[in-house]
Amino acid sequence: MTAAANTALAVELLEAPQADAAPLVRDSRPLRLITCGSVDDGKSTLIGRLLWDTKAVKEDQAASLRRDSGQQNDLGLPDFALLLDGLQAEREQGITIDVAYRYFATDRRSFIVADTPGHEQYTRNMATGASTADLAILLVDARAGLLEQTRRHATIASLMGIKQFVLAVNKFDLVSYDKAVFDQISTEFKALALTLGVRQVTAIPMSALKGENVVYSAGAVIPWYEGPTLVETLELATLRSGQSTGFRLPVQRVSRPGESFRGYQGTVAGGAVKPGDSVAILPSGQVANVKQIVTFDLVRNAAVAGDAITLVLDRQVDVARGDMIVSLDAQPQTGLAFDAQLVALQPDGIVPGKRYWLKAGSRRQRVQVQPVQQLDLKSGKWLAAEMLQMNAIGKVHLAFDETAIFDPYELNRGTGAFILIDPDTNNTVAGGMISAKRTDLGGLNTHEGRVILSLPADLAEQLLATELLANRRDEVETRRVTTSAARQLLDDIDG
Ligand SMILES: Nc1nc2c(ncn2[C@@H]2O[C@H](COP(=O)(O)OP(=O)(O)OP(=O)(O)O)[C@@H](O)[C@H]2O)c(=O)[nH]1
Repeated sequence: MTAAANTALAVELLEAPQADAAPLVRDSRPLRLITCGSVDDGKSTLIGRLLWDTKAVKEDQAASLRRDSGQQNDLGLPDFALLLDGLQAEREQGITIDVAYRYFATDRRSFIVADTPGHEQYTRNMATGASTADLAILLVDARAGLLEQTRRHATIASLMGIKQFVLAVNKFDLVSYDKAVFDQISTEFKALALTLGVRQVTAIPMSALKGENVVYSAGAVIPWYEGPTLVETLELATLRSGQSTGFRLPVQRVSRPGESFRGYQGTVAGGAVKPGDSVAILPSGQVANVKQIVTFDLVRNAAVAGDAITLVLDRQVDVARGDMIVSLDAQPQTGLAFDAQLVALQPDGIVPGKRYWLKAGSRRQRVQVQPVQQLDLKSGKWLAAEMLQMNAIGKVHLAFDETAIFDPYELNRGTGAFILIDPDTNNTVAGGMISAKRTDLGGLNTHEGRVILSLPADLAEQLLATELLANRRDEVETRRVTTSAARQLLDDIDG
């Protein structure tokens, strides 16, 4: 077998949680982590070290790794980063270019780690890894300290809802294990984490290369450090809470094998459902009850988030791909305008007023994006912005032509996340998270709390008129009117 094929095999073996490891594992779900940092901070070496010292590397992989590492380091160990260079292209370019997931376990817990690339243009991959992670390991090279890239990655991780950070002050052997260096970097990082709303930060001085404070304690090498090793920290970390919304089924397909059967297929994106539950079909608002839940091999008496199901309802309703079937008493937000945060991924950035495709689950619809603020990564402050350059993190207003359906990302990552696609190039230009529905579309006018009219800057021709029923802010009727009709409405109210 070639070296490349061998490595590919290694990746395959490490990716799948192994059944025989299960009895050792304390939690049913593995803790998911991402590692991020700048190029050459030592991510691959760290993950390789984690896999090696937790014995996740099988003997045959270990042998081929030893063979592949032309030279071994002074500890007689192979080049751990090679273990992770699973992708052929990565070997050719010498950098990590895609998210790779690895599995490892200790006696107390199992882990899935996403190895995300450090190069600036790969922010998208980093965001992909972060969207499912419970914890982020931010690596810094002890010699360099915090870089803009560290700030960017910490920010994306926090925007993606990660509330636990480990700051790995790596290559500590290269700064003579100097406590002052560690103190300065960790103080600076903790201040950054606080501005991001992340309170749980464990800073660890380590050498991934030498395996100090990764799985095994650095002991007498760093005598002043009395905190946990990386693995001890990971064993005690908490799982991120799941989706806290009601039942959500984004409909991917309507199945009609015969006259008598009609089922709605998709993967449950939140909550749970059982036969007899009342559901609403959005955006139409029709109501029905669940008659049956079918999976590929059996009829079930319940389904939860993550299950791929076919839902059969008790009556004829109009359901199409892109609709969402939701619990009647805990519905997502629907409307024409939302606030969101996004990361711009392409050289063109985000152009105000341009019409993009927004894709969320099985739903795709037209949207206009108006950048409002951009995060200044140096100061950590949100500054006013009209345009978002590539890699910028921004707050935006989204204005839809047709009703959109979302949960805030904080409540449900499945129904609160989206991507933007440039209709001219078909490129994914941004990844985003919904913050909330906008009821006040800019607040041009407020009248006794009952009617709010506003003129979004990006809709020159039209006004969105939103009528809020007094004291019932949830029940918002949003309708689109022409500029003159809205002016008339304004005049009427004023009059
Ligand atoms: N002295 C020392 N060198 C280290 C340590 N960790 C990593 N290195 C070295 O730093 C270099 C970069 O390490 P990598 O693991 O490839 O870095 P990376 O962050 O994965 O880089 P990309 O995959 O390109 O993003 C390699 O030569 C490693 O051997 C450490 O703790 N001490």
